[in-house]
Amino acid sequence: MTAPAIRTRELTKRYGDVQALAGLSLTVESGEFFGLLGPNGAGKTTFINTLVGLVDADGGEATVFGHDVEDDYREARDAIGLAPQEYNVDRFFPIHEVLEHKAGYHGVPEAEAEERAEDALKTVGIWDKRDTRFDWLSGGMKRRFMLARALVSNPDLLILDEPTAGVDVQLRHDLWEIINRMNDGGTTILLTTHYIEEAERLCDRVAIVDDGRKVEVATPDELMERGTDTVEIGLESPPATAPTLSVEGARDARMEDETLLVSAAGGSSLAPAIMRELEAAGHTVTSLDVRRASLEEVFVDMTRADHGGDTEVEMEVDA
Ligand SMILES: Nc1ncnc2c1ncn2[C@@H]1O[C@H](COP(=O)(O)OP(=O)(O)OP(=O)(O)O)[C@@H](O)[C@H]1O
Repeated sequence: MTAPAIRTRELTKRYGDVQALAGLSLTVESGEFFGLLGPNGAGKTTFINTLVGLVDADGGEATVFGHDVEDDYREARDAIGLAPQEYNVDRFFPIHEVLEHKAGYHGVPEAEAEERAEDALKTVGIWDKRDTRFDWLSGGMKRRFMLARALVSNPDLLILDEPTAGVDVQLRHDLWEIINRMNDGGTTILLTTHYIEEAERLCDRVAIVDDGRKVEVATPDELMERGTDTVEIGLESPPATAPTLSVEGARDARMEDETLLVSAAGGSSLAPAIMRELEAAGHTVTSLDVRRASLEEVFVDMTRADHGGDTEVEMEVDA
């Protein structure tokens, strides 16, 4: 069996008073498209930095395709292509040379490094900018370049730390397509994002982390199943106050704009029983709709629960 792409056990890292990682254990299988979600300061970047050797963990262990990130640093690092959040690019060389140097750093011979640089720049659509320096690229082109740099070593594991932060919708979709193609070709992807739609669309599984710990790991669908749906019921001659319901799992029935709203986990499975009860009580149902919980709502609930309900969670929904 192939070793997991990432396996960490009880990773810890403290910066002064801040416990950035508080025993984070996570396994990402080879070939997965895995999302790492969490509010600002949850420890996502610190986690990534321990995988690529930029941060030494205080405790615990981490392997990449079975290679320990400290003891077998070279093997682990060569398997990873990283597009970090911050731009840390050599600004003095044309971008194709920056990519050639990067491939060389990973042991790729010179002639092949040139081909790799060309392929990577063509993949992300900025081949015509090959002789330009990084600083002279537009904001969107910089994002494309960061992805090209991560791809140039043909990594088995691509780590993308907020790869689409601040880019327009068109570029975001372009980047999604490129990343999806890499994943279809067998590359494992670890993605952190604040765009909840990105996680829903792309990821096979997501981990929600908060305070340096794992809160949950599940598929986006499984997480949404756990959220609270809203059953919206139109009634002929709507009453001023919501009728009392005894259906198990239905709660917080309220009237809003002459529509009866009922909160329910797994709303679609409870809707028929709610309708039956209303009709038995003499109401006529004229419309029925179930609004599913979004991944964002589930995420906010899960991370807020940890902080006694007062955390500000910055998640953005794509336009
Ligand atoms: N080099 C450092 N020195 C001191 N504190 C740090 C350092 N790096 C990270 N931290 C702290 O560790 C915690 C986790 O930070 P980290 O960047 O890993 O979070 P994150 O989940 O990536 O957040 P964001 O979504 O804002 O990027 C934060 O409280 C941060 O301030």
